[in-house]
Amino acid sequence: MRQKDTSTASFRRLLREISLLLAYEVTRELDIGMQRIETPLCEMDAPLLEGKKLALISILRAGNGLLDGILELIPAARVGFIGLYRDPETLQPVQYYSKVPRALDARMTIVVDPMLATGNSSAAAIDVLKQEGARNIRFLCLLAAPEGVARMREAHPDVPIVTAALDERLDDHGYIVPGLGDAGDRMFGTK
Ligand SMILES: O=P(O)(O)OC[C@H]1O[C@H](OP(=O)(O)OP(=O)(O)O)[C@H](O)[C@@H]1O
Ligand SMILES: O=c1cc[nH]c(=O)[nH]1
Ligand SMILES: [Mg+2]
Repeated sequence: MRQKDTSTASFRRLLREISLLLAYEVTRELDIGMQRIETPLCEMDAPLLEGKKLALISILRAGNGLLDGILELIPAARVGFIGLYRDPETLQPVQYYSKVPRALDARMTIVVDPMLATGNSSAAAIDVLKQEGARNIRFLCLLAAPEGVARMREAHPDVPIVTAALDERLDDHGYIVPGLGDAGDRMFGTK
């Protein structure tokens, strides 16, 4: 995915594969219910993932690439969207959309966005979710920069971060180095 000449199709396929692996990590702590079932041999109490108690929140638009893979694993999850883009000059997030599931206070809320760079976007999205009542929040990303991790630790110390890789640093334009470039452009082929 990091290689610059990887095609849009391969980028998407790899993102889907990695999102399944990340989903596995982040759902380790999900509430497990028990359901009485009958195997061909006997009755038993079988563990069941409580998908309905989970809210997945995608930070548009790049978050949708991670969301698709996770939904394959947990199809019953409730889904919300927070639309943010990062102003290229100020590196501050600009919000243009928000639609999240009700009763967030009663759900584990997993926020997904492939890139944690300055951390401004994820911190702002989590501000919105906390205003909506979310308390039990995780942040799931593909690549994180140390600067973004520090920003999140300061703004939302209660929110654990799950990432596939921790990169070296940010460049002067707020891009993760070595990184993979603009995740949204690469997954949607907009550049
Ligand atoms: O940690 P930050 O410095 O805030 O940067 C990370 C944000 O930048 C990217 O979104 P972008 O603004 O490119 O929008 P897009 O998803 O629509 O491409 C990325 O998907 C994050 O949301
Ligand atoms: O490296 C980066 C930083 C922010 N957003 C991206 O898509 N990539
Ligand atoms: Mg982008």
